[in-house]
Amino acid sequence: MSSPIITLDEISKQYDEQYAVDHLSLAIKKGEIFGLLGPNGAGKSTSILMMLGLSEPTTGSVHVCGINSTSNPIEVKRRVGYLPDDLGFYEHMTGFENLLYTASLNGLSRKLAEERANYLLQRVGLTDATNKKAGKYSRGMRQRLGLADVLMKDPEVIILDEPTLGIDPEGVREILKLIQQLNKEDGITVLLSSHQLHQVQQICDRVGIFVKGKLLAEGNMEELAKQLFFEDLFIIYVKAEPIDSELIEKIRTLRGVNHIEQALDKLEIYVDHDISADIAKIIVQNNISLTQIQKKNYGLDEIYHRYFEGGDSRGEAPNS
Ligand SMILES: Nc1ncnc2c1ncn2[C@@H]1O[C@H](COP(=O)(O)OP(=O)(O)OP(=O)(O)O)[C@@H](O)[C@H]1O
Repeated sequence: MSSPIITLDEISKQYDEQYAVDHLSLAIKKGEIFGLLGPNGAGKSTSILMMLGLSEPTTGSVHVCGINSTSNPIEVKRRVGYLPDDLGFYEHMTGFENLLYTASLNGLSRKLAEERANYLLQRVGLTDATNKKAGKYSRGMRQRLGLADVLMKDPEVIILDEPTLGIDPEGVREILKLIQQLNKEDGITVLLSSHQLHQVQQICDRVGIFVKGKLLAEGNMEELAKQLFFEDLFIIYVKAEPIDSELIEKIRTLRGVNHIEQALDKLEIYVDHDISADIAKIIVQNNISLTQIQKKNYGLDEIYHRYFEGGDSRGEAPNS
């Protein structure tokens, strides 16, 4: 999982004076699940359309599977499966017939198309609904049929725009599991856009955080926390009595402590690595009664809150 399969090089998209995407550079690696995370209007869909060659960048270049998307969108389309958030089906046709129709557009023979449609309907858990009209499918079933649809052409990459929008929790679990299976078992690279942070956190190897057309940070959870929260990787919460300035000074001298906040009998200690044991030792050695010590990692919740809602999680109590 190392060579890039999607490369965005300083791409921008301007509508009038407004940047929908603002000088974005990003490399998505072959074999990974990458999440584009951002609030409405952040520029996720616009970026995806440029990757597919469906929208031309104002500046910069996009390559998918080594092909320039802008100058060769048809070649890109051949290798990339795209599931938009509102994929339409022929409602009067069955799931099976819809897949056969897609296959005919992709030039598959009838025999191959039928084999593949049956295999994919089974793969996405829709065997029982093979002969049901698509118009009678639930939202979750439609999304699964959508996945089968993009897989008809045996793509190297699938791009999913908000794949779990409007689906109930059980349906969401099934879709996420399916995406993971397609990635792990079939080696398909997955790019998904979402503003559902918990889902992104569950299945993505790496995440890019978009706000107002710009990529604020990218990486796995640990790297994101480092980029967004700088040196404060953990907060250690301590409840002890009595807490005095002498104790605080002693803790402050420990390696890795960035800063400390005090509220009555509680301390919030911002550190760059886990030093809970050292802190506990100092407290006990000073004959102070320690009632609680707890380490909290930064997660997407804090990242989301700080960047999308304009908050600053530093100094706030954890909600877990
Ligand atoms: N065709 C267009 N003409 C003018 N402005 C546009 C056009 N398409 C998108 N925009 C603007 O570009 C910005 C980014 O939109 P985009 O749809 O890419 O965001 P998004 O992150 O996908 O949001 P959402 O989650 O709501 O789909 C928004 O401000 C939007 O209004």
